[in-house]
Amino acid sequence: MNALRCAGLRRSFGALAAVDDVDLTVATGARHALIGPNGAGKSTLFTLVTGTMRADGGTVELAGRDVTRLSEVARCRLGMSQTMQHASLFGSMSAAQTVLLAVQRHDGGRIGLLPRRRPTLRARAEELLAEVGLAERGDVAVPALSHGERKQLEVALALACRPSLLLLDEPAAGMSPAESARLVALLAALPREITVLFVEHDLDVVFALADAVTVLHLGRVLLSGSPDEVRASEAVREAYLGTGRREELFEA
Ligand SMILES: Nc1ncnc2c1ncn2[C@@H]1O[C@H](COP(=O)(O)OP(=O)(O)OP(=O)(O)O)[C@@H](O)[C@H]1O
Repeated sequence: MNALRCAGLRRSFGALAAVDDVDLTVATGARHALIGPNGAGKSTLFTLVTGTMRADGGTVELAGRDVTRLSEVARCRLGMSQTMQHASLFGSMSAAQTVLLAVQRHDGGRIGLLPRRRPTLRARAEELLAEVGLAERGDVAVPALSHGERKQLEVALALACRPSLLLLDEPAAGMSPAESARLVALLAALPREITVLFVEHDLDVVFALADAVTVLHLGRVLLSGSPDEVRASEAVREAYLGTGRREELFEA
């Protein structure tokens, strides 16, 4: 079964078809990249998948279940988790406290908040910090973390929901090469039970991490295939360079 299957997704803004009849299948366990030139429709498609924005048409299935009409929160409960800039990230809490709060929000209800349960939650928070490479940075106040470390923390917060599908919107944006290398390593090391779909501009990150790539252009899928197929595609090159004529590009 696929982790995610979108069929015929559409979303327009006035006369502009930002997402135009898009089919997208993400295999379970994949590290699937969504790429394309500026304005291709990546962010819009992303918000249709998460449920942040409603589609004009088409369907979204999460692990075989139709979630098209479900809210973002309901999709999250079913295992879809996205990184976002949590307001709490900008407070004065430490990295460890921030993750503990996210763990409490998710696991707290289930196992109760009895004092004797707290060590379990704390252990889970520590495990998450370690998973994103911040084991030694737990005591640091969030504002004192580097940009890259804050991004790592965002991944820990998304993982606190125990997702089956992790959605990342430009995880490497604004990162130094060293920071993106660290991010790639941590995402590559996530257990395969967690499928990852990510939008990314940095093609070094894409090709270091992805085992499947979908290229969007002008709101449509130009190509979906292996990284090698995408790298070798003349149509993809033309789309990025802005030299291809629309009707010729989509013929391929
Ligand atoms: N809320 C909106 N209202 C009007 N037009 C929008 C809106 N959101 C996106 N668009 C337009 O839809 C098209 C697709 O935008 P989108 O942000 O999805 O592309 P993108 O591939 O994520 O681009 P980028 O790589 O530059 O972030 C663009 O032409 C954009 O101007």
